[in-house]
Amino acid sequence: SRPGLRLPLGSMGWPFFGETFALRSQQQKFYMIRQRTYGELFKTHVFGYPSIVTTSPEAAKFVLVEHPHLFRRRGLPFVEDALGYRFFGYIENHRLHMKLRKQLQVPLFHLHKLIPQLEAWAISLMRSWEGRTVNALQEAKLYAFNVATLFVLGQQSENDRKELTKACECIIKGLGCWRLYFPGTNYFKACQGRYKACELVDKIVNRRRQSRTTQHVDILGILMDAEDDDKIPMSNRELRENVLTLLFAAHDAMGAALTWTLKNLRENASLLDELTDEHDKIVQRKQVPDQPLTWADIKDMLITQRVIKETLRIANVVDFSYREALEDIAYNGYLIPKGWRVMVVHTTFHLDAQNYPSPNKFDHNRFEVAPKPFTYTPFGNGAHVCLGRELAQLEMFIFLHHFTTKYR
Ligand code: HEM
Repeated sequence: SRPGLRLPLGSMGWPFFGETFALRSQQQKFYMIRQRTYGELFKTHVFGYPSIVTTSPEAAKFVLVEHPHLFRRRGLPFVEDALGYRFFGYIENHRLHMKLRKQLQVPLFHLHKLIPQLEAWAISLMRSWEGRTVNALQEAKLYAFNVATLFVLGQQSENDRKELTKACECIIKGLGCWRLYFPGTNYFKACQGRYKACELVDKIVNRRRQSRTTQHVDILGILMDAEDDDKIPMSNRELRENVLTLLFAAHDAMGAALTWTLKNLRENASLLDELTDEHDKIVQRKQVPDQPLTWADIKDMLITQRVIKETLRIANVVDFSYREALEDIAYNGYLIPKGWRVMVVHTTFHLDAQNYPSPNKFDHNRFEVAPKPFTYTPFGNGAHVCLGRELAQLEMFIFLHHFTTKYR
């Protein structure tokens, strides 16, 4: 519809399914192969929508940083179906989204207050591993989910936390499965899980509404106080969908990131020694044994910082940012049609030898030098850059500190 512009090259795949199966089975190779064949932008049809995939840092900058108002952030269709589409990150009005984001940043100024609780959870988790074989991903997710509930909902009873964890696990197991609603299927369990999780969130919201005396410096407190342009606060449904999507965002990527870190340490003894050395020094500096970590200790974990950065670069736990084009958009002579989905892939430039020599080799020391601008975006970039990135890193620092100094 725009003269002089053409759609990027690419294949729309099979009728109805498009290239979704190819993407799921090939994963990173899906982007790499097509990038080589078609260039920095290509068209495809995945997750039920015609889509444009961008693979270069320049295109990522264009979409995420320079023109965020032209693109609406979306969740993958099966995630929106399961967790709801009223998440604040999906708000189409760019100004309103930014206003809410600013308010939601307040708990990040109080992150240091979470350190003792995070330490207690990391220690008790590792104690529970004694004498048994554990599934690293499950354990990492458990830790991440506890931290996520604390950050989003504040202190909750252990029982409520356990019930919420169970309910959310059911929802997550059902993500993307066939919609077969009869007992025993994952979809059925996911629906039940969602019902239970909504009930629990409603209970917490109602409890807070009844005792409005205390100020809550957590995400739920801020969402409950937030108002749109017409001064209308969020409904219970909006609150629920925000909480569920936040809990999902906060623990899914986090669990995967921690598991990849453990895998890299398991496979690289000298890296583990180097990391242990850094953490032993922090322990030795303490006047009293088992003294809690401080913010200054965290800032001193420079090798750990590089290990985390390198893990996120190689693992690409969130491999793309997902958007919807709000109008016909021109980019470098190409048309991004209104209504099409846009996948801004981060993996391609994280694993590009021009940005990171020997890109598949784990080398945390490469981060002694800052990467080229816009080539390192494991937490996204621009208007929707990960709200929890400081928390995510804090969780990993604390986990790795106790893993290297206590777990044997
Ligand atoms: C290692 C762990 C994590 C990784 C790799 C990660 C990655 C990302 C990425 C790539 C985005 C941008 C998505 C986009 O552009 O569409 C994002 C957004 C977001 N993340 Fe994270 N994340 C992590 C942990 C967390 C945690 C612990 C929280 C805690 C609340 C969190 C909350 C969010 C939120 C709320 C957004 C949406 C922001 C918005 O739309 O304005 N994330 N994350």
